[in-house]
Amino acid sequence: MLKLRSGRTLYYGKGDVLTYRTYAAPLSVKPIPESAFTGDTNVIFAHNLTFAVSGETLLTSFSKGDNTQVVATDSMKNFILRQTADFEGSTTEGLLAFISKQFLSRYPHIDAIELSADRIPFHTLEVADGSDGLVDSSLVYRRSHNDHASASMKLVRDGEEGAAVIVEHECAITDLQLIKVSGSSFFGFVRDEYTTLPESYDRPLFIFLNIYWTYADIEHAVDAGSGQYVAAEHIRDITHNVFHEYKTPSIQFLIYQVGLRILTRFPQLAEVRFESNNRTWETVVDHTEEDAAAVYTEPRPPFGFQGFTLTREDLENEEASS
Ligand SMILES: O=c1[nH]c(=O)c2[nH]c(=O)[nH]c2[nH]1
Repeated sequence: MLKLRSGRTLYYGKGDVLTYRTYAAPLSVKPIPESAFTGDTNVIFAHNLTFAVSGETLLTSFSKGDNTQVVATDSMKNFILRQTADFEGSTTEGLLAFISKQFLSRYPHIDAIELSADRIPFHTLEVADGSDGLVDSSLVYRRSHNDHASASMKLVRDGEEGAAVIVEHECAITDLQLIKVSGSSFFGFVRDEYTTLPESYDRPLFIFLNIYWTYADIEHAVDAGSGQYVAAEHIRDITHNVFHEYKTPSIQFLIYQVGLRILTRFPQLAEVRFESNNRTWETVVDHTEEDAAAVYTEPRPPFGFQGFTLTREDLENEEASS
């Protein structure tokens, strides 16, 4: 939340700024065992941005209707779009940092910026290469409405020079929807006069998942040239793997294991946070010992959820106790 020195909340800005940048610098990341992802051509580097600013001198625009210091949100939108053309980096975090720093440099009376961007995913698709094979098209892409990466950050001026500094950030992959058809249980929970849920030893576990992570040094995300960038695709693929590998007694345990694996793979991350939602399919025709076939349907609301943060300390404690 953007606030003045007095503690008063003050901000204004623009949402849903759609920037379809083409031919951004390609991203390349170090491979990990859980994923085939090694980078992104960034031929389409598209985002939906939300951008908000704050500043002491903006107080009178609220209290007195004085617009002399107000950069119109329409101009903000134009600024964002024009600056996106000049961006030379390859990551969403880099784009956010670049636009904010340019804005703070252009408008000295702005003290702080809070902004976020959802990456709009466009995936490669295959076309015939003319000799019985298939190759990735370099021209036609498929818009995806599935899980996507995002990032948010807050920048303020710091020191005598008033240089822009990133003081908060969080990166994310949201809207993952994963089903594991067998190998998940939920039993041993409190049974009392309010309990109607039967114990389950093999349930079709369908989860909605958002995963958020922060770096020890955000510059590793801003400049992928550091070789320390953590791709959302890697976080996604680690999640797939851990879900596949573990027989889980609960979603709580599953997300803890995913968190440990993420922190193990990426020492450059400080923290990983989860928001999960239980969408376990409702059983209509159960499987038997002899027949694996079953029929399920959509669960009825209300839905359960979990939230959890793991830090490097959690990983160290796990390593020390194993
Ligand atoms: O993985 C689960 N965790 C819970 O806490 C819970 N509660 C519930 O009703 N089903 C589930 N599943």
